[in-house]
Amino acid sequence: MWNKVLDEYAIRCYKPRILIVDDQPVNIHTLSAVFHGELDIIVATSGEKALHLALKQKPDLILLDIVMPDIDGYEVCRKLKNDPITEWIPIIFVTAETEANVEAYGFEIGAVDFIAKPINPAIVRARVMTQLMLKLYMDNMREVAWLDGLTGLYNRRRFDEMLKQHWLLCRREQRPLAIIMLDVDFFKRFNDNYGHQKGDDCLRAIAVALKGTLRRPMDMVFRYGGEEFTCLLPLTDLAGAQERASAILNAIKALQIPHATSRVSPFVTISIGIACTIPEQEKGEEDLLNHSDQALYQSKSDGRNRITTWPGDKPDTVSEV
Ligand SMILES: Nc1nc2c(ncn2[C@@H]2O[C@H](COP(=O)(O)OP(=O)(O)OP(=O)(O)O)[C@@H](O)[C@H]2O)c(=O)[nH]1
Repeated sequence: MWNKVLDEYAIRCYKPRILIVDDQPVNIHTLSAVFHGELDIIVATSGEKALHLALKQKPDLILLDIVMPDIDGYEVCRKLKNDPITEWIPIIFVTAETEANVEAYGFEIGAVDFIAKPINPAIVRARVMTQLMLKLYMDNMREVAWLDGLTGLYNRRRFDEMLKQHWLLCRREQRPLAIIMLDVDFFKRFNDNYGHQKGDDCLRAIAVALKGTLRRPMDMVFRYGGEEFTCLLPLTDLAGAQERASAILNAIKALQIPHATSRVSPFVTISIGIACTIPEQEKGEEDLLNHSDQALYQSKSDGRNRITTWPGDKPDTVSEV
């Protein structure tokens, strides 16, 4: 039965990864032995190390001891559930304390199950495989919910989530995060002239071109809504974002999609706004987004078919094309 779960992961060329956290190496050894090399196992002997590994390696499941000397399992669980990068990782507490109120509290703070010590290998295996199966289905559902039906790009919901995640990542590392926001010029006229179907074809072609401009694995492009797209560029400074924006502008130009009723070009063009910052506060990501939107608005009012950098990033970064 459980082999089916592993097969489902194997179809995706993936071996499920679990993180085992316990301050007693002997307990880690006993739990690891249950899976006979079926799973990719990583281990931590303290709460601090567990938090670090969960963030870096994003396991599919965590087996978490409750009583540990530095940060206890409850605190680790609370921290993981409060971080958008780790909140979806299922946590199973492994504990000798089996009182109902201990379990109830664990569920309250986000655990999905409990395993009693001393462990029974068959029960551990069953509980872990059940959660891995649910995790796989949840990941699939989320993936579908994140996609835009017309272009196949990630949608605005995904953008909002990734913006939060990258904001936290760049804040931790004190590195810059850049947003490129872009909008097709005179797209209403395009639809009115060529019809909605051709409008859809145009948006799909733009989506493919945008994907082709990405260079780094962490860079992502999204359909933000209608004829508006965004790119999220973590660990990218202003100069890097401007260079990407130029590549995007040129890629759309190179498509040479006729636009007879545009006031700026015989072909489809876009306007771009850039904002870039090294994140400082918890909730500043909305400001960064607003700044890229304001820069885009400036590109539109300055005549379209151009790139504008939000002036707060650097006073002299408005570049005309
Ligand atoms: N074909 C198609 N059109 C869309 C889609 N989503 C939004 N639009 C159209 O995009 C147009 C956007 O029009 P406006 O917001 O006035 O902007 P614009 O005409 O591009 O003008 P500027 O942005 O000022 O250059 C509207 O006509 C929408 O109907 C879509 O999925 N498919």
